[in-house]
Order: sequence, then structure tokens, then C-alpha cells
Amino acid sequence: MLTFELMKEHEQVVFCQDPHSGLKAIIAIHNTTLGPALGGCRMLPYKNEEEALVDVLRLAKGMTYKCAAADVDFGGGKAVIIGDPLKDKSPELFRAFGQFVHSLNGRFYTGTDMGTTPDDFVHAYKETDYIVGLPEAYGGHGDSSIPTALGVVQGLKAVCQFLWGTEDLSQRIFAIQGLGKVGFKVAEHLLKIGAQVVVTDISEEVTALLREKAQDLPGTMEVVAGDDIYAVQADIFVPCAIGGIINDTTIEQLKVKAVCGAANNQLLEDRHGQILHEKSILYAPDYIVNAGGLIQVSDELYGPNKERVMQKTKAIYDTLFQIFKNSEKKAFSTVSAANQFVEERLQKRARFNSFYTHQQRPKWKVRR
Ligand SMILES: NC(=O)C1=CN([C@@H]2O[C@H](COP(=O)(O)OP(=O)(O)OC[C@H]3O[C@@H](n4cnc5c(N)ncnc54)[C@H](O)[C@@H]3O)[C@@H](O)[C@H]2O)C=CC1
Ligand SMILES: O=C(O)CCC(=O)C(=O)O
Repeated sequence: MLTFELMKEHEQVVFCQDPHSGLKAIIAIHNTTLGPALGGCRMLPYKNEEEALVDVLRLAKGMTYKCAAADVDFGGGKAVIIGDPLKDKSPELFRAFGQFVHSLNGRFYTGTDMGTTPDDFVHAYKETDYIVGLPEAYGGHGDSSIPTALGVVQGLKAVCQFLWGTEDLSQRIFAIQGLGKVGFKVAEHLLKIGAQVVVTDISEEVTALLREKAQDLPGTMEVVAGDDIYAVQADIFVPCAIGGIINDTTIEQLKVKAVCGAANNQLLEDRHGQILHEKSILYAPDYIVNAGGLIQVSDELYGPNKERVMQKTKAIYDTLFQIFKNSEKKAFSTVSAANQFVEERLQKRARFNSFYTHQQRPKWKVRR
């Protein structure tokens, strides 16, 4: 398919190449109605360019919805670097990436996502100020996966309250896919409060590390291999790795009452949200649940304030609960309820939008 056809909902796509460092990256800006685009940068060994392009376009759109739902005055954008994070990283690669980000002159801010860490962006920050999620030593808030994990726990509580009339997570069974920066923290929290977790990760190292920690914690832990996670008999499926994992094949296997996790773009297509609804599996829309990182990194641009970030992240509970209630009242899926809430907010703001505002960070005192 042609690029313009693929990006028909997006404002801008930038292909970035630097032969010296080996950088091959794509930046996608979906919508800047609410302000300049903001979104992390993922590094993955994509099979081919089309896979990378499709991923970045979907992720950038998700950020528009996430920013609007979290009431953050930024638009939706995202970046992907094509490469293996275990082999292909170098300071020069991230500096080259920083130069491309700078060339957008404030239309796009970026930080970490799958496969990248705050330390990688210290190199990019040497070339541009349009970086978020920096380590505290560099004036940032540090690891944004901490509030993301907190937001997921808030989401899980809202699910439990809605389905079982109690926020208590300790009596539940959770099937967690992915024990990376976010999934590991969520699993550890659940083990600390005595819950049962069934986990999977393609890295044996991280499952071994969690097993070691679990020995001293009241909860119980079981490890399953790869795709077996979809068929686990649990209360809630918690996707914390890749996207597209709720699809025609996996939905048939699910034995849970709800899906609520950190992964971006969990539904392969929006219609899979409708199928979950018809099967009475409560779906917590990903871009509502996983907004904690966004809340922290956008707040960072105005001077770090951990208390403010925690308050805004805890509000994920209320937003999600309201969406569940709207979905119940109107008898449509939670995806439709969430999208409607966001699209109304975007429409209301659209009349303030202009190309000038795309590069202007909204109000408050700014870091630069
Ligand atoms: N880090 C953050 O603050 C945020 C992350 N997210 C999303 O949450 C998800 C996880 O992000 P991070 O924890 O930061 O990434 P990460 O790169 O730190 O961890 C991902 C983990 O998933 C594992 N994994 C990859 N493919 C897998 C598979 N097929 N089955 C099982 N495990 C698999 C990896 O081995 C790794 O341990 C991603 O979809 C990301 O876009 C969303 C919002 C914010
Ligand atoms: O966590 C970040 O660094 C930015 C936010 C983001 O990219 C995301 O929420 O997916």
C-alpha cells in the first residue's frame, strides 16, 4: 500500500537515515489539535520497513487519544528506530536521532518506549531540547514506567470495583504478558499484596528475576510459555508487551473476565473491542490505562513535581470507571465509550488550532 494511503489520518511522517551511526527511524505525527505532538520512541528489530511504518502510525494515533483522555495539552506522535536494542544501540545513533527530532522545531517531543531507556535519551538531549523522560540527574522525572505501572494498578482496581464491587486485588488471579519496565513493576506490586500471578516473557532472565523476588513475597507466581498466556484461567489478562494481541485467534482462547494492561494498541482492530463486549469480557481501553508515563513526561516540561504526577495518575481510576458506566448505560463497547469521550474533547478544542499552535507548548512556565 502507498504511504499516503497508509497515513491518510496523519499530519506528517518523517523518514530519518544516518549511514554513519546506522540510524533508520520513522517519526509519525498524527494530530496536533491539542498542542505539539508527544510520544515515546520504540526500538525494535522490525522485519521490514512496512511493519515499522504501520506500527509507528498506529502508535502515534494512540497518543492523540491518550493525550486527550488524560487532559494533557499535547498532540499525538511517536517514533520508531529500526534495530535490535540489544545490539544496535550507540551514543551516535541516539545523537543522530536527536538531530532529526530537533529539525522538527518543537512539533514533536519524545522519550522512552519499548526497547529504549532514559539513558539512551541523554545522548539525544545533547542535540535537542525536545526530549522528555530524562533521568533525574539531567533535570527529568526519571523512569516514566513507574507512573505507568501505578496507572495500570489503578486501572485494575477500577475493573475489580466495577465487576466485583471491591477494589481489593489481593484475592484475584492475573495473567501478565511481558515483564519489562512496566509489567515487572505491576507483577511485583501484585505479589507484594498477596495476589496470584501467572506470567510470561520471551526473556528467561526476567522471569527468573521475578521468581527470585517472589520467594520473599506473600503472593504466588507461575510461569507459562509464550502464547499459553491467552488460555490461562484467570480473572484479568494484563498485556504489558506488544500490541495487536487481542485478535480473532486470541479472543477465542481467553478465559478471563477482563483485559487491562499497559501495552499500546492491544486490539488488532477496533472491532475486537466490540467482540470482547459481546463476550462480556470487560476491556479497559489501553490509552486510558497506560497514561501514567505520558502524564509524568508531559509534566516534566514544566518542572518536576511528583505529587502532581501521582494525583493525575490516580485519576485514571475515575476516568476508566466513568467509561465503564457510559458503556453500560449506552450498551456499547468500552472502546466506543472511550473514543466518543476523546473525540468530543478534540472537537471542542479544534477551533483553537492553527499551524502556529502546533509548535507552541501550552501555557505554564517552560523549561527552555
Ligand atoms: N514504559 C512506559 O512508561 C509505557 C509503556 N507502554 C507500553 O507498554 C508496553 C510495555 O512497555 P515497557 O515495559 O516499557 O517495554 P519493555 O521493552 O521494557 O518490556 C517489554 C517486555 O515484553 C517482553 N516481550 C516482548 N514480546 C513479548 C511476547 N511476545 N510475549 C511475552 N513477552 C514479550 C520483552 O521481553 C520485555 O521484557 C509496550 O507496549 C509499551 O508501548 C505504554 C505507555 C507507557
Ligand atoms: O512514556 C513516555 O515516554 C511517553 C508516552 C508514550 O510514549 C506512551 O504513553 O506510549
